[in-house]
Formats: sequence, structure tokens, C-alpha cells
Amino acid sequence: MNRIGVFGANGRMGLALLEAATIKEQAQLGGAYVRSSSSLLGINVNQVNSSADKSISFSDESKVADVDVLIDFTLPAGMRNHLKTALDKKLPMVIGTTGLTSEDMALLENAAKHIPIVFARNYSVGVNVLLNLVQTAATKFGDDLDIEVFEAHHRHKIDAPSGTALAIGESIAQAKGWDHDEVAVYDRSQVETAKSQNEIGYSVLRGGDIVGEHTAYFATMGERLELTHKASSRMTFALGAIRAAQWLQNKPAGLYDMQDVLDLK
Ligand SMILES: NC(=O)C1=CN([C@@H]2O[C@H](COP(=O)(O)OP(=O)(O)OC[C@H]3O[C@@H](n4cnc5c(N)ncnc54)[C@H](OP(=O)(O)O)[C@@H]3O)[C@@H](O)[C@H]2O)C=CC1
Ligand SMILES: O=C(O)C1=N[C@H](C(=O)O)C[C@H](O)C1
Repeated sequence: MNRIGVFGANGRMGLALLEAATIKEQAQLGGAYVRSSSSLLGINVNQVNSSADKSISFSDESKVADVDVLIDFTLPAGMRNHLKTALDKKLPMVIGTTGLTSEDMALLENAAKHIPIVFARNYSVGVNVLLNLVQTAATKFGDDLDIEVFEAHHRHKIDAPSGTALAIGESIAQAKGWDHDEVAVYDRSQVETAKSQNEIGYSVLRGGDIVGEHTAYFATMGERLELTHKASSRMTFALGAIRAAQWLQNKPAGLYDMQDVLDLK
């Protein structure tokens, strides 16, 4: 049995994870962690999400105990603290937080020398299949090809482009043999020349309650391929993260991703 500890348990993803832990067989909610200053401390999780396990109350994230694996979908600063806890307690960790810097990634790589970690910018099956499909598309057209990535999310999202959009772009860059940082174009407002074929352009929409949509465009003279993924429920990500937490059981230290979990490599 996997006793799962969820950080940021009062967030949009946190609440979905509390519910997902009750749905998945062989999984059990072990801890619903919130900040030490949270007004939710001691309140039964069931009062906030009626589908969550009645036996658990929100507890202080600095008092992690009686769990087998930790899950973090918070913000980069939260993830850094929660990673320290996982290292102290020698617990495996599933991380979905996006907007991480290269310094954060270095922290993850170092931590993964001591504990097993799954880090994925999207825990849906569809997006992880898409990461392979865009590599096929990117290499099957000739060089006279324009590649763009579009993403749309809810009004509350603060990082842009989304982690998934960047993962799609990085996957394409890898297939093309490009350095992603050199070819990524985030803003054309100050550019007065036509685009080159060696770039990946990003565009972003924020509005309403959009859960998460991503399209990779492959446009050439005479045709255009659009590969789109649309998530319609956060439960997709939450169930994927619980699956990753179960997969991590008994894994050696290392940095894994959702494609490892789904055997898509
Ligand atoms: N990989 C994937 O598949 C997915 C990733 N995400 C990512 O997950 C993250 C969270 O998204 P979402 O749930 O919508 O965001 P919310 O804003 O709804 O929730 C964020 C949670 O993190 C907590 N938090 C923020 N900062 C800290 C901190 N410094 N220390 C402790 N806790 C902190 C918040 O607590 P408080 O309320 O006290 O501020 C809250 O519980 C984002 O990075 C998002 O991009 C989202 C969906 C899928
Ligand atoms: O913030 C979100 O909501 C999401 N974030 C992830 C991202 O940045 O790619 C994944 C998903 O699209 C939802």
C-alpha cells in the first residue's frame, strides 16, 4: 500500500490529488500538507473536498510523517522546501510544479542521486504520447518548415509558456538536433525581420477555466499539420501523478519522468 503525502493540498491540483488518492487501487492518502501558517490546519479534508478520505485532516508541511511517497504541485519556492523534506526523510517524490529554473533543475538532479524522483511537466497519457509524435513530425518534413507551439490555460496560471509547451518545444529541438534555448522565440513584438526556419515560436492564451490545451504547428508551403492535446479535467493529471507515485515504489535513486512511468521511451 502506498501512503501518499500531498503538499499544497489546498491548491487546485492538491485537491484533485486528495480525490485521486481515494480512487486509485493500492493507494491511500497519508498526509494532506499545507503551509505552517494555513488556516486549514486541523480541518478535515472532507470538508473542503467531499470526495477525499474522511480520516485525514490538513496538517503542517513541516511535520511530515507516516507516508511512503510525497507529491508536490505547488510553486518553485514550495517545491524547493518540499524537496529538502523528501531528502531528510529519504522519501521518493513526484513533482509536477512548473516554472522551474535551470538552478531548480540542478537541485532536482542532485537530489535524485539520493532519492528516486519523477518530475514531469504534464502527467497525462496524451501529452506524453504527443511528446513522441512531435518528434516524428519535426523530422518528416524538409527544412523549409515553420514550427510553433500554442498553449491555453485558466486565468490563474502564473508561469508562461506552460511547462508542457516548453517540454513539447524541447522534444522538437532534440529531434532536430537544435539547442532549445537558441531557437526558442517568446516575443516577436520587437522583431522587424521575417522569421527563420530554425526557430520554435511560442504563444500563450490565459482565460476562464481552461484546464490545459497545447497545439504544435508544423507549417510548410502548401500544408500544415496541427497536433493538439486538450485536458478537460485536473483529475487526468492527478491520477497520472498517483500512478507515478505507485511506480516509484522500490525504484532506485534517479531522476525519472512520466515517459519512463508509461514506458514510452
Ligand atoms: N505537471 C502537471 O501535470 C501539472 C502541473 N501543474 C502545476 O502545478 C502547480 C500548481 O498548480 P495549481 O494547483 O493550479 O496551483 P494553485 O495556486 O491552485 O495551488 C498552489 C498550491 O501551492 C501552495 N504553495 C505555493 N507556494 C508555496 C510555498 N512557498 N510553500 C508551500 N506551499 C506553497 C499553495 O498554498 P497557499 O494556498 O497557502 O498559497 C497552494 O496549495 C503549478 O506549477 C502548475 O503549473 C498543474 C497541473 C498539472
Ligand atoms: O497550471 C496548470 O494548470 C497546468 N500546468 C502544467 C503546465 O504548465 O504545463 C500542466 C497543465 O497543462 C496544467
